[in-house]
Amino acid sequence: MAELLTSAQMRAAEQAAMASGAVTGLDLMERAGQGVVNAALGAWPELAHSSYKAVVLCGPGNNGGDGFVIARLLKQRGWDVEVFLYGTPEKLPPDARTNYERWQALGDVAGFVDLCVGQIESCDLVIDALFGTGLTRPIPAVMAAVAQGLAHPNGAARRVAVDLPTGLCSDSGRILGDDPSAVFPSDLTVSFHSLKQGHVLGQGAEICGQVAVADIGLNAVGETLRAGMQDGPAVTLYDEPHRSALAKQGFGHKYNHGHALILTGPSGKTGAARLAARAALRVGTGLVTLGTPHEAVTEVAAQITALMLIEIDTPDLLTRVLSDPRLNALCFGPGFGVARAGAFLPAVLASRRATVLDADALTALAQSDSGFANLHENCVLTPHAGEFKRLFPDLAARLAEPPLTGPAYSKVDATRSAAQRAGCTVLFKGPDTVIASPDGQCSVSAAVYERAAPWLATAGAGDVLAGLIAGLMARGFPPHQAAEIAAWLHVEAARSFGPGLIAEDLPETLPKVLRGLSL
Ligand SMILES: NC(=O)C1=CN([C@@H]2O[C@H](COP(=O)(O)OP(=O)(O)OC[C@H]3O[C@@H](n4cnc5c(N)ncnc54)[C@H](OP(=O)(O)O)[C@@H]3O)[C@@H](O)[C@H]2O)[C@@H](O)CC1
Ligand SMILES: [K+]
Repeated sequence: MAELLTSAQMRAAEQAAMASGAVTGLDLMERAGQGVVNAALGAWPELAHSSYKAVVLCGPGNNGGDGFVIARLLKQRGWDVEVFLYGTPEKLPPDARTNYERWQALGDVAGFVDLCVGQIESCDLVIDALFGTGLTRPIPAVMAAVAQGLAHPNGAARRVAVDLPTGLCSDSGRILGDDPSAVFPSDLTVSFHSLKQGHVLGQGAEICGQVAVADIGLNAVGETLRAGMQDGPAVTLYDEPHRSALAKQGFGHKYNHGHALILTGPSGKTGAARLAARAALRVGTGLVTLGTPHEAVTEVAAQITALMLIEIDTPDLLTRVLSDPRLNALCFGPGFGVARAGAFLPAVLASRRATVLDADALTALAQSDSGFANLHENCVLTPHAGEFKRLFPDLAARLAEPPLTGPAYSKVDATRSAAQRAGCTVLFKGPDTVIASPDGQCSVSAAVYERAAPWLATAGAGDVLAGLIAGLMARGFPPHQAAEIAAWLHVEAARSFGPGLIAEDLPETLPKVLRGLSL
């Protein structure tokens, strides 16, 4: 699983690598520049066959230093290269200054104020080496004007961002300041060593275009990255579940694979829970039972076959049903009704079962006086942005404030705080789903770049996700892992089905996704 770094973690890793004596800052900068050139020629192979024209925009820090390396390497390939510097050469940090001087032997450096957008549009490649992980505040107005010109270029210029598109915060994927156009949109963003959080969170994917990661040799320096983790373990970018985790053994009873109880709403509202139940069954839970109020039994019975049904009209009845320890996971909330959910919440939490709280259960939790105190480590909360705001209004407000300084408050920060406060796993939905647990584990399940799943934004998809998590917990997965695997399968099913997807298709596509894992 890949790690998503913060700017502080990346800086610490680089510092540790340099302090070990294994590598110098100049070595890293040279590899970074070379990595960008290689990635650009890889993305547009036609650029490798002749010499073209590039404009390189350099900033006042080491990101600008990378830009001078890139300018030199392209010039050595015979390219026509124009370089613009924002800032003064005397103030460049030492390695950037050295590369500025090396470039000077090959060509001129113009001031950023002398740049006009037309110059950029007439070139083949424009390199944004203005700011990277060191961005601390909104970009200056003179840069924002150029960024706006580049947002919809008239020419054929391919836009490449060095490390990060200038204006985008490395930790949060948010544009610093209150002007949404104050960022350099790119077609290709080349990160170093590892992706940063900002490449997948927030607006990162929208602004970065495609991403590539250039190896600058930090892995070879052993423990340097670990040394960079001074502000907690790195966030992981969840890729795919291990086959051995999801496979079933060739023998075993259905009770070996758990028994999930999915609570339904009243008649006319049972579809959400039925979707969740079907997902739980498809993900391999041994038995799945729908707990249904008396008046909705006929409706539910008419629509299920492999699923089982039990009448549960009151919280007391639920408590009695849960006296059977074989019922080892609960899904509570989809289509349940907020007032009913409030009435059932104490019994659900008192059962101490592995429980997914979704939809109406989250709204009821937000309205309850004692609900938070009774949450336990086997709960998973699955809020979308609106539900997150109801549950954690202060964290949501902080996330909604325009970020004026960098690194800015991120969805990772908010979800981590929410998990600490709730004392359980929180899965904060979105194309950049963040999953955090009180023990510090945190992962991002990103449906962006090659994993984009736009058809997943459809009614009932969230119910399916809740059912997948409950089913996996019934199978014995701990809450954090169940949430990670469920989020991954959910996106894979949507991608596998493709256009025309509706929520019913998700459970039915799971067998294909599971076969793809060679189970
Ligand atoms: N370290 C290494 O060994 C390696 C680093 N590498 C590269 O270095 C990059 C990080 O370099 P960096 O730390 O120098 O930060 P960078 O993004 O260039 O900007 C800092 C400068 O910008 C300024 N500034 C910030 N915001 C501003 C604003 N809105 N408006 C105006 N000014 C603003 C800020 O000023 P200050 O905030 O101090 O006033 C400071 O002067 C990284 O992304 C990667 O590309 C690679 O070569 C691999 C090896
Ligand atoms: K940049």
